[in-house]
Amino acid sequence: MSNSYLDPGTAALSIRTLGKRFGEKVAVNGISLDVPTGSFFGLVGPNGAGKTTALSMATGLMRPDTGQVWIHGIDVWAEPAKAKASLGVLADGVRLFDRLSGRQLVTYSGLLRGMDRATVDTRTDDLLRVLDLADAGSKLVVDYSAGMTKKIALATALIHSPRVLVLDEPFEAVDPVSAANIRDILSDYVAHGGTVIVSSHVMDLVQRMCSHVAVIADGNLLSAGSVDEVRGEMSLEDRFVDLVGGRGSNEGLSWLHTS
Ligand SMILES: Nc1ncnc2c1ncn2[C@@H]1O[C@H](COP(=O)(O)OP(=O)(O)OP(=O)(O)O)[C@@H](O)[C@H]1O
Repeated sequence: MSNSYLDPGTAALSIRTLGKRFGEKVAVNGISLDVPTGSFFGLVGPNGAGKTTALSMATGLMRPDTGQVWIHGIDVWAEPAKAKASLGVLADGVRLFDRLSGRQLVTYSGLLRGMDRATVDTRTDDLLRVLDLADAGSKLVVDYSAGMTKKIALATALIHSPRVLVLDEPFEAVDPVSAANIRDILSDYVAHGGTVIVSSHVMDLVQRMCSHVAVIADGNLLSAGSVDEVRGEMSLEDRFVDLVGGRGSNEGLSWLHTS
């Protein structure tokens, strides 16, 4: 892994020695990482690796124990309002105001960002249409399926056209057609200068979709760079298993045999 870091002013997201512990558990162990502007950046790691914790600290949702984060050169924890103005976040497990309809929730997010009503209405229509939620727009979010909830949360992250999008598991529970639509939206967004950071467990998706990737396990950054740099001659999936280890621990479930 390269140790030459970008200037936090030129990177879309810069992280330095970011750390968090919960009691005895070190969830994120002093990670430093740059996400180049205009990249489609995948963050991968096994369950419990520290992805959600790292992304929560990077987006101003959870205060780090150590380290600093900049979004386009703005210190997230020193100037949170300014940094968050250029950020769209799809957080994992954060509750939405689910007693609003999908349309009301997206509208509320736009108005909260200080956008004018006419622009909010037009963009809300566009987002509901491309995310295949137009018919569900007047339904309460509490009655949405898991995939629909994911998509409406994505709409709230996109409405203000942020410079940087941070999406924790955006494809989880989403059907293949909607996932393809979301991929198209994100690729188009990157082609027009935006930066996307996604966490995912689906290596094949990350290899096809992302330009860059970082692998974390047990709170440590194991590898980061362009997808081709990180995977070398291997598939990203094989490289991931190679870096992270842990295969073979399913031996010995003899009680699971049915014959
Ligand atoms: N609020 C919390 N209190 C205590 N421990 C926590 C808390 N949040 C996370 N952890 C622990 O920190 C570690 C990292 O968790 P985190 O949710 O960041 O992992 P992850 O990589 O996002 O995992 P997954 O892929 O399963 O979603 C885990 O061991 C988890 O149990």
